[in-house]
Amino acid sequence: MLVKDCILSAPGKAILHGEHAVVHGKVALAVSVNLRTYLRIKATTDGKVCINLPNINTFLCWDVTELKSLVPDPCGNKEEGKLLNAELVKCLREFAGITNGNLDTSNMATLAFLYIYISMFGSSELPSLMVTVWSELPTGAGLGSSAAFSVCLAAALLCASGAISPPLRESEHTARWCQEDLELINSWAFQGEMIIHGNPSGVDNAVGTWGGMLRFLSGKIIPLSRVPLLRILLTNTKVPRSTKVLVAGVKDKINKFPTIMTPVLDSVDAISNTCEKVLSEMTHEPITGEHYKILEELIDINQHHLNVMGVGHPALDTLCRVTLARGLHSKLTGAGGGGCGITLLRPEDEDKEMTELCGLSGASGLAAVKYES
Ligand SMILES: Nc1ncnc2c1ncn2[C@@H]1O[C@H](COP(=O)(O)OP(=O)(O)OP(=O)(O)O)[C@@H](O)[C@H]1O
Ligand SMILES: C[C@@](O)(CCO)CC(=O)[O-]
Ligand SMILES: [Mg+2]
Repeated sequence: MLVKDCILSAPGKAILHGEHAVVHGKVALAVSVNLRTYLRIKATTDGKVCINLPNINTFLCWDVTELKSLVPDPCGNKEEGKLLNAELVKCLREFAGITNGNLDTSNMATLAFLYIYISMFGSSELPSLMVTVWSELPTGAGLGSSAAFSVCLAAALLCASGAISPPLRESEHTARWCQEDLELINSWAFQGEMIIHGNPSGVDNAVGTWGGMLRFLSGKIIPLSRVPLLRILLTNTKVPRSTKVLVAGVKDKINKFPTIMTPVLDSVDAISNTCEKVLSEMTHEPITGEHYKILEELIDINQHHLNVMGVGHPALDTLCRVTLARGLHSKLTGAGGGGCGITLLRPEDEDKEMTELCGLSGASGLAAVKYES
């Protein structure tokens, strides 16, 4: 079986409000950012499956025949109601020598690739191929690098398997898939996220798949097409952390203090809903300082809630303090525990001011981003 060569890309995301709470059935508002992950898939004839992941210093090859022995028995497939085939995950862990608590960057990415590749091609012939993934996104910093990776893998392997067609026509430089194909890509990407995250809500892969700004609630995705242009500064604290560990920590806290944590999650839900309402008002009436004031207060309240959930970090506190000293409001974005923060800029904030802030807060090359639609 010879797969078709293709190159594709998916964006990262920033969560405005609702991270963590969204895992527990609350609303999240998220938006794609103009930093992307790219994937190239190439058919090969050497009977090997290779992955080249330069961002995480991973280059691995397996013989197709070796991988064939891992294909699960179709009769003993997924347990009822479970999205992942636990037997296949266990088998792949053993094959790759990855123990259960191991969160190594390379291992997680390899496991996600092998899981999707074998699940997708297992019932037919395993193709010989080379997959290269590279990204503009910082890995493990709250901007959805795992989701962009999973979305690219899902789309490329679905294309290679013939389940969906590459959407490009002769004259086009770029193109998107139809809604039905996007839903299929999203569902496979969610499986990749399950391997990497453990218990993802699905918001990150939804943004990686559809882009733009969306409201996400318990798997329901509502694109928000009418939103004002907001300028948001992204700051990478460069403190490493793992989404899987942070999500598990919040779950433990909720289990330990249900009556204390439930109101916090409800409050985050109300913050997302209020933010959505204000954003909608900003598209219908003249934008005033009062709109910005509410958005800023919501950011402050949510950041406090995220600290209560235990996903803050001193470097994020520094970001909030440094920006507040200049009248700007910040919160963490994504899983927290380090990683990136977002700062809402007002239209009158000069670019000069932003440059100064980047220096002060130790930001990486990431700059203010616009909504990407
Ligand atoms: N460019 C990449 N190449 C290969 N694997 C990647 C790449 N980017 C991310 N990954 C995989 O995703 C993992 C990081 O995912 P994690 O969910 O912890 O962070 P994130 O997605 O950047 O942040 P968040 O989930 O908070 O948005 C890495 O350990 C790696 O397995
Ligand atoms: C922390 C979290 O809410 C967002 C990570 O970007 C996890 C998830 O929704 O899967
Ligand atoms: Mg992630």
